[in-house]
Amino acid sequence: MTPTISTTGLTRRYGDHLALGDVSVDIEEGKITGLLGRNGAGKSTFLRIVTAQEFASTGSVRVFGENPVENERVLRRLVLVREDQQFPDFKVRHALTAASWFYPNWDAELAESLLRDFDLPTKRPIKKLSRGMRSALSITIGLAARAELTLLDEPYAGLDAVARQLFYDRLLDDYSAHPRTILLSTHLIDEVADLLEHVVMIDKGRVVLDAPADELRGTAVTVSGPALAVDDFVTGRRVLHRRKIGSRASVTVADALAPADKAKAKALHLKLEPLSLQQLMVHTSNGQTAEEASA
Ligand SMILES: Nc1ncnc2c1ncn2[C@@H]1O[C@H](COP(=O)(O)OP(=O)(O)OP(=O)(O)O)[C@@H](O)[C@H]1O
Repeated sequence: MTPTISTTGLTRRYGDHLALGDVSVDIEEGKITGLLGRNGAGKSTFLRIVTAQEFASTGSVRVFGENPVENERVLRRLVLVREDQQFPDFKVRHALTAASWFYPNWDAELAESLLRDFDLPTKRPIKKLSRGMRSALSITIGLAARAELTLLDEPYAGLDAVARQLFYDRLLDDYSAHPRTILLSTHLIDEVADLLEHVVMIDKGRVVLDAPADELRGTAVTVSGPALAVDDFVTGRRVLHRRKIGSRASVTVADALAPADKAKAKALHLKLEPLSLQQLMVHTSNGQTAEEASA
């Protein structure tokens, strides 16, 4: 199956700053993929290149198997919701009408129900909306467009926790009823972790993780308990992080544990906690293991 997005050696330089370096990824069709990374990692740059709003310095990008640049066939099949979405000097209702003309799969019923959910005033000029309300409008358009490729670039600026949860719930509901390719860029990883089927993590412009979310959930574990027993247990494993408080220790190792390892931990009275995706990003974007750092 052709991936919805495929990049090879994608590089973007701004002067001497490398915003994206040799990014080769395939974003599979019909999945929710998380594009994760810290501030300035290169997520927005990647999304702007994929949507032909910006050019790569070198490398290639294919969307639905084609070059997206000045390619109306490709661009009509995707929607990009940006954090800093700019709107013309319209009222909310007019923005929705304009969107309904542009997006071939526009679902007016879904748009109306999202307007109600987010309590958006349809007669108000967009420039008079609060920041969170503008984000809610962008999300409404992004979901109701029901584009085959839906790109969400940290779409929740100013949204409170209740509104963000509403967004996640409605995204998942609509995706379940109308599966499509969704790429969600975020650094609020814990909030979206359960939504994600695949994860691409970028750090300083480079891809540092590209794997199914389920696989990543099992890849690292924090072991805590009496320091001597913890040290014994982690010997020979790749240590990501080590913390000692008095006679107790807590050590994060980057290994999936076999049933025998778990039985050994139990016998030693050690506590095992799988690392969340958010914690995994913190450790991965630190770039080196604690042991390497002290070597
Ligand atoms: N037009 C530009 N000119 C110069 N540098 C730029 C430009 N656009 C992006 N950059 C730089 O490229 C890097 C990647 O930026 P990008 O916006 O892609 O990061 P991001 O992962 O989306 O970050 P955030 O989560 O903070 O939005 C940053 O260091 C940024 O300053």
